[in-house]
Formats: sequence, C-alpha cells, structure tokens
Amino acid sequence: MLPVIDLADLDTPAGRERLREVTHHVGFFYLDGHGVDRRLLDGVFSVARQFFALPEESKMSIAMIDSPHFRGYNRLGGELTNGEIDWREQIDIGPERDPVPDATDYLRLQGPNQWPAALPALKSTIEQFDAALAEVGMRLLRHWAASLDADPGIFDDAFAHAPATLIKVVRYPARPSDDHTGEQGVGAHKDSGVLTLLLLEPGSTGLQVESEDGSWIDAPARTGSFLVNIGELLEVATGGYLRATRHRVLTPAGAPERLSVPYFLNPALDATVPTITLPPHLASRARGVERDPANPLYRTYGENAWKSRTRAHPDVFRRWYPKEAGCKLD
Ligand SMILES: O=C(O)CCC(=O)C(=O)O
Ligand SMILES: [Fe+2]
Repeated sequence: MLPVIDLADLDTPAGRERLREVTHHVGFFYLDGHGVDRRLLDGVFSVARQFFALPEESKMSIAMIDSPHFRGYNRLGGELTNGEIDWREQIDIGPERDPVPDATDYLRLQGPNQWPAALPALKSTIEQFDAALAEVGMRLLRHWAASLDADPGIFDDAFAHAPATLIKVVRYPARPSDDHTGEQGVGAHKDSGVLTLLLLEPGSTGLQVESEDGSWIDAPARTGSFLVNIGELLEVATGGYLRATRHRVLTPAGAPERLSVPYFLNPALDATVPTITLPPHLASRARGVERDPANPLYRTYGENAWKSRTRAHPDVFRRWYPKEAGCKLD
C-alpha cells in the first residue's frame, strides 16, 4: 500500500524528513489530517454526478472545443494521452480571469471558464473547493521546501501572483464486460505542474502508480484522504530529488464507473520555478531530471502547460490555433 502522511505531523523535522523521503522514493501518498470539511467534498461529488447526468446537449453547451483557453467539457473520446483515446468524460476548470489581449503562446490559456446554465451549484461548489485545496497545497509546499533545507517560502512568489490551478471533474464510465476495445482510462503520464491533490470516491479502483522498480501498484481510494503526488516542476526544482511519478487509470472490460476530481496546483503561467540548492547529503542522491525526448520538461510553467494541453486536446488546438497546430501535429 502507498504511504499515509498526516499533515499535522509535518510540523516536526522528523515528519518533514518522512515527507521528503516518501516523495523521493514513491512520489505518491495518502494525505490525512488535511482539515477540509467532508461535507464540501461530498458536495463536490454530488454536483459532479448531477453534471454528468445532464442531457448530452446541456453538457455540450460548455464544450471545450468552444474555448480558446482549453476550458470546458469533453465527452468520452475527447482527450488523448500518449496519442491514445482516454475512456473518460470531464470538465476542465481554471482560474476565472479575463483573456490576455493579443496573447501569444501559453498566455492564451488564461481566460474565463464555461459554466453550465443548468447547474449553477457547480461554480459555487468548485470555488469553495479551490479555496480549501489551495491552502492545503501551499502548506505542503512550504513543508517540502523546509524538508530540503530551503527557505520555506521559496515557492511563494511563484504562486502568490496569479496561480494557474487546474481542476478536472472526471467520470470514467463503466466499461461493458463485452467491450474489449482497450483498457486505457487515462494513459500513463506525469502531471505537468507542481503538485496534485486527488479526490477519489470511496471504493473507487483502477488507478495505478509506477514504483521505482517499474512495476505498477494499485492506488485505491482511502476514505477521508487525498491522494497526493508531485508534478514535473517539483522534479525540475529539485534536480530530480523529488520524483514526479508516472501513473495511469485502467478501465478494462467490466470495470465499474469511477469519479475523480484532480486538483493541480500550478504557479503563474509565466512563473519560472526556482531551483533549490540541495544540501550535499541530498544533492548526492538526486537523480537528475528524467530526460524523455517525447516529453521535454520546461522550467516556465506555461510552457509545460501549453505542451500538455495542446497534446491532450488536438481538436481544440487545431480549431483556435490552426497555423501552429498545422506545424506541430501534421
Ligand atoms: O482519475 C484519476 O484517478 C487520476 C487522473 C489523473 O491522473 C489526471 O487526470 O492527471
Ligand atoms: Fe495525473
């Protein structure tokens, strides 16, 4: 089973050292003691269920294809990971801001969300969820910084101004037992930001995490906990000391429905993630940042985000940025 960490234990040096070592080796853990009200989390699942139960045309009224900022709903089959179709429908929600005038490159990700007129509670519930999780995420980040002998506030500047958090509300439909077309719920990937807090429905299965020896371990839901993992930018900031762990969701024939709400804490689009100078006893154990020609890692968050958004949603990329998409995708 994956390790469990209680947020309250991180106030001691021993607790922080454990956080650091767990994230060095495994990169994933269950977080207890986060203090987020259970009623709020139940409310998130309740609006998620209501949204996915809406008629197709209501859901498509906020389709991502209509957003130049990659916000909104994708139906089953609307997203790719590793070039393969994922078996999930989802809404992507980011910070509610005006678009940047004449934006180029990744600044085009800034803009308004799309909210369904048929379900006003979605917006208010997600706003409360966002506020609660931002606080938990920032606390964790300060603990990580301290555990690496860095100034606990080293990440604050990058986050304080216009963080580009992404929230996904996701449903993997049950796969019929006679559907043998594939088993990719979401393909194996690293998260592209700094840190992810994943809210899972009690009882949900299908998520797997890659261990250090390359085998896959199951990460079932644990009641009352968030599942936490780091993203590529923390791997970059620590020279690979902390591990952005590859993970995937399997939905083989007969798999039950799964709902999840990943909360990706990210810095400002134009923020460059600071590099932490590790003390010698840690530096000697840093593995360096993984180099994968198919997945270049950038220190500016927006560049990383643009890479992953355009790759996951080539239809949106082509519709709004046809010239650029033509060069990259064809
Ligand atoms: O749905 C899940 O449990 C995991 C989703 C995930 O890894 C992602 O969206 O990045
Ligand atoms: Fe992920």
